[in-house]
Amino acid sequence: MTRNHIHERTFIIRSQSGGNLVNLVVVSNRVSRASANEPMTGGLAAALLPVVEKSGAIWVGSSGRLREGAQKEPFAEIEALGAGALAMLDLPAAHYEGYYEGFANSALWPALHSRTDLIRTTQDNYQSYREVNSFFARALLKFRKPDTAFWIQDYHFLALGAELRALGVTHPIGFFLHTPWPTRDIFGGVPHHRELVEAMLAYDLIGFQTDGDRDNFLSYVEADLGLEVSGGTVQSRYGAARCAVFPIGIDPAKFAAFAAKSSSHPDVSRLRRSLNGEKLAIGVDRVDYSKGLVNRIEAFDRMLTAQPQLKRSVSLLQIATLSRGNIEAYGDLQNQLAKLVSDVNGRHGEVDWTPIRYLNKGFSQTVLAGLYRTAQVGVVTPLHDGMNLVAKEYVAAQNPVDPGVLVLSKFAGAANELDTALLVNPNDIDGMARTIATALSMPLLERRMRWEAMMTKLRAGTIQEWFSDFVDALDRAHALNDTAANDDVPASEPPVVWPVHSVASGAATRLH
Ligand SMILES: O=P(O)(O)OC[C@H]1O[C@H](O[C@H]2O[C@H](CO)[C@@H](O)[C@H](O)[C@H]2O)[C@H](O)[C@@H](O)[C@@H]1O
Ligand SMILES: O=c1ccn([C@@H]2O[C@H](COP(=O)(O)OP(=O)(O)O)[C@@H](O)[C@H]2O)c(=O)[nH]1
Repeated sequence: MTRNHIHERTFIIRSQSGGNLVNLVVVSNRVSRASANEPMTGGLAAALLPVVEKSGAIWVGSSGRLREGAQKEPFAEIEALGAGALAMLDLPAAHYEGYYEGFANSALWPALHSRTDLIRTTQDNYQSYREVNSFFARALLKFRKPDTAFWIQDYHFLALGAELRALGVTHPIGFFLHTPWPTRDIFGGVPHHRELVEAMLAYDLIGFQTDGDRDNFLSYVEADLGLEVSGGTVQSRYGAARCAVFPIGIDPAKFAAFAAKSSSHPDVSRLRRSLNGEKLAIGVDRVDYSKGLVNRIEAFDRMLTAQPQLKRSVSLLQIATLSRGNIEAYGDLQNQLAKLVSDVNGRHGEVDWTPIRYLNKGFSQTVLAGLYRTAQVGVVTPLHDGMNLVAKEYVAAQNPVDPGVLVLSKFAGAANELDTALLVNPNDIDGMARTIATALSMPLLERRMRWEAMMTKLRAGTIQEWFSDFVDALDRAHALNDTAANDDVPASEPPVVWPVHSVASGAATRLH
């Protein structure tokens, strides 16, 4: 590794106090260091940033850089994050593509979203996935102290708990899945499905977004692995793995404050001025086949065709941030959407009116909140979605005296809580077209009643509660297991000292 451009310093991770799990290490592929003025990439990083920041945990994830030989010598850029730290690992250059694009997002993601027809992977990709899980396990040892608990996030790391156990780690290890878990026949379409689920049982606690996800997982474990499941707990060679539901939330007060504050932001005020009294529907999604974007645009098209009097009185602002563009299914979708939007605009547009404003760029959450508040209708129509935080953010950003209406797919995890939204089946294009029109003309009293009921749910299940409920449950789940948690680590182990570089090294390749 060339060190010419590296400024070395050290960062000492100190113990936090309070709670039983005093040293929490949170692990996810995607991390965020974004400020409120930058767009977030995906809900996982957006949700974790503020809570990890406050908790004093160490958050370990990808630096977005690749490094030759990273497996032999893990290299992390470490910076302070609130009371804790953010540790960004350079990932092994030989395995990143196979791990992230080849297996996580071309085998697991399609299956988890019930699209086994889109699975395209190889044995090498699986090998790379396992290599990166094992690489993270070795890197995590550096952060282990006697009272550490590890909390692993998402489908990128199904096998990370088993890799840590194989290295002798007996500490609490929890896992949370941000996506849906499909029915057992669908998960059975993933190459190596059995090994992966067996590996997951090394976790003390496995968290899901909804009851349906947990039940699907347990039914796979019972029927396909033939293991005993009792009261949501699976017994395996690793001991007990508790499976429970923790619907992820947002900070509704923060979004309300952002929305109130951002009305003067140039993007928000320009949008308002450009509407000239016309109504607005808004969609905010990564360009992903799970998000039902094609169906949504077709429904908007159908609505304008069926009810031409709505032309010039409503338009759709679709923020569509590009995602995972190196994967064929994503590239194809980008092209399909660009063509579809231009076709709809071409057929319905006028010299001074465009029905769909389609933007492939991201906005900060402060601006986003102002855009949400400007729109009378929020359209969230995934075919399958773990939660969908945009649905929750749209509701939280509304003006309490004149709230907008949420049109929400019944296949988003968020529909379990936001059941007073107008729930739709995204496969029923005519039904969605009618529902968007209903939302546009809903009387104030009904809008308020529906909105207040949703706000009550959002206030009862905030991101702060999600975080502390999981950590408490992990503590209890670990206590169920008979292992002596810290046998392998001397009580006097010194704090970890990592080399840190403050500028990108020439030896690493930047990814995103
Ligand atoms: O990291 P990327 O590959 O760019 O993808 C972005 C994230 O997408 C997924 O987000 C999920 O988590 C959200 C919060 O729990 C949830 O609301 C949403 O339904 C999920 O799709 C993915 O699971 C993350 O790992 C990615 O970082
Ligand atoms: O321009 C944008 C678009 C989205 N987001 C954030 O990205 C997250 C998307 O999360 P969601 O759960 O809806 O979907 P995911 O992308 O994780 O599947 C939300 O917190 C949004 O506020 C953002 O900050 N700027």
